Amino acid sequence: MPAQTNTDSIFNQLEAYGHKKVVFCSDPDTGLKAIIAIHDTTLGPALGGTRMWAYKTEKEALQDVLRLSKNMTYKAAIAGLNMGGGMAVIIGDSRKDKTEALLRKFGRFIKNQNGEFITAEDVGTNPRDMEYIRMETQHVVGVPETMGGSGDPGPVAAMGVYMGMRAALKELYGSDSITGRSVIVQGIGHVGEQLVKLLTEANAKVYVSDINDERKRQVSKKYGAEAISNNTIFDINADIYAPCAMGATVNTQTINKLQCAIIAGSANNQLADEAEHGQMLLDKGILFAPDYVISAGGIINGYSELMGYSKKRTMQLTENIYDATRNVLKLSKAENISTIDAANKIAEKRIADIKKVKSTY
Ligand SMILES: NC(=O)c1ccc[n+]([C@@H]2O[C@H](COP(=O)([O-])OP(=O)(O)OC[C@H]3O[C@@H](n4cnc5c(N)ncnc54)[C@H](O)[C@@H]3O)[C@@H](O)[C@H]2O)c1
Repeated sequence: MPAQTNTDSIFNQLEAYGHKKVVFCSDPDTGLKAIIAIHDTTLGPALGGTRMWAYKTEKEALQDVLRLSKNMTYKAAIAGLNMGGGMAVIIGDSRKDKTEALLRKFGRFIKNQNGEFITAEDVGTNPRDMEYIRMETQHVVGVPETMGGSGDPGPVAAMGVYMGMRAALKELYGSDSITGRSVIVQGIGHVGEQLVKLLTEANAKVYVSDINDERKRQVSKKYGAEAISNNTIFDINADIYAPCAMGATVNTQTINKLQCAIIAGSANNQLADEAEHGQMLLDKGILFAPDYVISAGGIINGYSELMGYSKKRTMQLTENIYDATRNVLKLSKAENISTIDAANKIAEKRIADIKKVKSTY
């Protein structure tokens, strides 16, 4: 067998990201091809969404799930939750390939993890899908309210992003008021639309873009936002760029073009390369509110469901994202390090501290 190159070797990748376990789920009968990645369970069982996406290659799907699950470990840690990080991806087009049988079979694979992985919605999945998964396993949150669940986490995630944006405005301008600010929201799905709602209610000027033109038309009309093409996002001179679709939109090419003073959105893994692009943003003076800090509302919602759902408690925890973001930005400034490095430092310290707690009686 030819030697694996570094990037091809699955085990090398797991080692590089620090993963505990990766499960490949295959079921020819239902057409299920999925990957469950459990990154770290120091703080508790791994909680993370299931994304359904038509990945072009299996390699791309694996990369995405590894990056997303690591992100979830840091997200739970910095939000102060007792949860580890994991994520799942189902390879397929959610509009064509999703069936009850496929989702229930996927639920059986989650069941086999014996509680080490608990899932929820992400891109391409919704509360109805979680209901099918629930038919096979208890280890799923975000099921509909009528089933005793917390429903769509999108509005809570949007509130967290809104809090993070306000904290970034405070850092930059001394005032956290959204009124009169301009924001570009890229991707107006479960989180993006709710964010547009919050922003327009606060009288911000909002631009929206989505690859789904019909959705863009509907949402812009509903909230009085200005619809723009994806190609013009980086040419518009707005205060805030809010990526709320897929990751890696912040890269060398886009940073060079970006006109905004702040990046704050829900999309996971916005920086194509954390070290390189975190530093580039610092050098260029663009304030990056780290995605996993400000998009924690979704995981907070899922965590609350596990603890016995209380809307009030969930919103309190989500509002704490304001202070968590402020702490990250202060550390970044004090140590002159990128905001993502500052967030990583805080998250890693909590994991290391709790690891010590768990090692003694
Ligand atoms: N749903 C949650 O609770 C939650 C919580 C935290 C983070 N996130 C993250 O936020 C992002 C959005 O999640 P969601 O649940 O709203 O997903 P969603 O599938 O409901 O919406 C995503 C939207 O983005 C659009 N889109 C996809 N690619 C695009 C592109 N290149 N340019 C513009 N638009 C594009 C889609 O058409 C869709 O309308 C994801 O990265 C997700 O991982 C979601």
